[in-house]
Amino acid sequence: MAEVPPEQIFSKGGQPYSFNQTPASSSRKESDGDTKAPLPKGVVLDKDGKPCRTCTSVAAWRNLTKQAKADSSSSPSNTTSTTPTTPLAAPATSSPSTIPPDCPPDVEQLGRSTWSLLHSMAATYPEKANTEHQDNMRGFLKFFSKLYPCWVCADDFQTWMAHPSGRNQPKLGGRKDFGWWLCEAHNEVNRKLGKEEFDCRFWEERWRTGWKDGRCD
Ligand SMILES: Cc1cc2nc3c(=O)[nH]c(=O)nc-3n(C[C@H](O)[C@H](O)[C@H](O)COP(=O)(O)OP(=O)(O)OC[C@H]3O[C@@H](n4cnc5c(N)ncnc54)[C@H](O)[C@@H]3O)c2cc1C
Repeated sequence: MAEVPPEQIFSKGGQPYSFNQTPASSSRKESDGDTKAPLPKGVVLDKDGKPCRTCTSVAAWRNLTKQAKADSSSSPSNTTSTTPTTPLAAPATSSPSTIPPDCPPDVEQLGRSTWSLLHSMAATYPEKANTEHQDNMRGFLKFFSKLYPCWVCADDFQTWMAHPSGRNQPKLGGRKDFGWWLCEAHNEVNRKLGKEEFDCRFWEERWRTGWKDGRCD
């Protein structure tokens, strides 16, 4: 899939969301008066005001670490970490867009792993789920959507699930319904990020049975 520029990674209501655009629902604190150089574009802050690695793409994170190194070499006495108050349209970095596999995940790596987990849970969900199984999954999704380590992703996921019409509530009666619902949830994020939508008719081939052409055998 096409790489999404870091500054477009997050969006709220269709608008690009960058680190200094705190969602209305968030309780992110501003810095306590510190006005050092602004963070590079695409870096998302945690609710405590510190850069959130699991909310940020590797490209934007690299710009941040580069900037931190430049800052510390140009003013060695000023070493405390800061929270920005204004955005900076940072030039694109030429650093590679992947990180070694034994580093903390960025937002994309975390996302891929998480979708694998979620779709695999759908793939192994009972064809017809009893009440206890449905309740367990409902509880899992409720807590997952609160605890997902990329908090802006989590906020948006919760908002999507809680659509006032009720149309996005998890469909937990059985595997087909749940797998389709999850595919639609994933497509919601794909749309937000400007990615191609997945044809949900194929979710079981992708995540459960393997493709009919035998490439997964
Ligand atoms: C709940 C959640 C919310 C997220 N929110 C954000 C966000 O706000 N901002 C952000 O930058 N990132 C977010 N992410 C991460 C993002 O969705 C991607 O995981 C990440 O950008 C890497 O994308 P990718 O192109 O490698 O494929 P992924 O989107 O990770 O998909 C992995 C694989 O799943 C398959 N697939 C794709 N779409 C579907 C579908 N609809 N149904 C079934 N299978 C499918 C494809 O084979 C694909 O290769 C979120 C992740 C999760 C789990």
